[in-house]
Amino acid sequence: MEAVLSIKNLTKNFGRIKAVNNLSLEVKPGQVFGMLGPNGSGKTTTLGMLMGVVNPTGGEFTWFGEEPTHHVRKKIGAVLEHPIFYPYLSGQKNLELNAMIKQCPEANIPKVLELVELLDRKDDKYKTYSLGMKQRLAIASALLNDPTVLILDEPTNGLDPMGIAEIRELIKKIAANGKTIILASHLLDEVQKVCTHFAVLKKGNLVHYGPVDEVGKGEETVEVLAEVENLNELLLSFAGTSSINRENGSYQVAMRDGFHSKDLNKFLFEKGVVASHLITRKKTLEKQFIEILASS
Ligand SMILES: Nc1ncnc2c1ncn2[C@@H]1O[C@H](COP(=O)(O)OP(=O)(O)OP(=O)(O)O)[C@@H](O)[C@H]1O
Repeated sequence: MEAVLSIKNLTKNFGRIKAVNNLSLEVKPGQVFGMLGPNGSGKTTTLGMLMGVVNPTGGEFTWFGEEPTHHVRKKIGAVLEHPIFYPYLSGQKNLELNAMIKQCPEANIPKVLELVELLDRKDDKYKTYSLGMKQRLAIASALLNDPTVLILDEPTNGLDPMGIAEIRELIKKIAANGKTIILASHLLDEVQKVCTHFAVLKKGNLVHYGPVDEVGKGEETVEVLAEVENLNELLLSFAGTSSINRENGSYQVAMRDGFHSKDLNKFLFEKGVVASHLITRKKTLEKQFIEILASS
């Protein structure tokens, strides 16, 4: 399957600051791709280069296998900085203006307003909108020309929990409609909840890249307790044991890739041992993210 976006050795220096350093990655159709990293890790600079507003120092990228020309960029909708809307005009009027600027049909407006659930508030002035509604209008505007790809920079920044939940649902809905989404976020939780794939950036360097659901594989820990003297030895003799820790009276068994708690339970049972306590604990993405950042 042809990549929607292919980046090779993309680099941006601001004087001595390496904002983005030799970044290479691919985004495939239908992915919700998260660029995850702490403040200053180079996410916004990367998105700026992809949208043609920041000049790369080196490297290259293609959209849909083509050079990033103005024509190709028409297939991309983006919400980068705070969008400029007229506060005294309604949501509808603001979108009409944007449709005119983007030279796309006004007939698309009701469709995008419905998608972002602002149809019933379309005639209210923009300045009366909540922050969440303003963000949803910005997304509606980015979707006006029915782009193939939607780019969002920190889409839930500054929103309250309700607004955050609405935007996340909206992102999922847009992805379910077949669009590829690229979003930058410093929130692990966000990436875990809405993204299918992600890249972790640290000081401009790519330190991790892959599917979200691959994270955690082979990272299972099983907490075991059994009324038997030689439990330690038994656990060590199990082929799926990677390491053992004793904590608060129970054993924490780190499992090898491909082994799960049910395998350990079966093994103990076959040795005539019935576990009185057996719980699977997966490492949280947060723990792994901290490890990824610390180890690179
Ligand atoms: N126009 C600029 N001039 C000089 N340095 C810049 C410029 N833009 C970004 N930088 C620097 O490049 C680095 C990456 O910044 P960038 O904004 O891309 O990171 P980010 O991951 O998006 O962080 P944030 O979430 O805080 O925006 C930082 O050290 C930043 O100070």
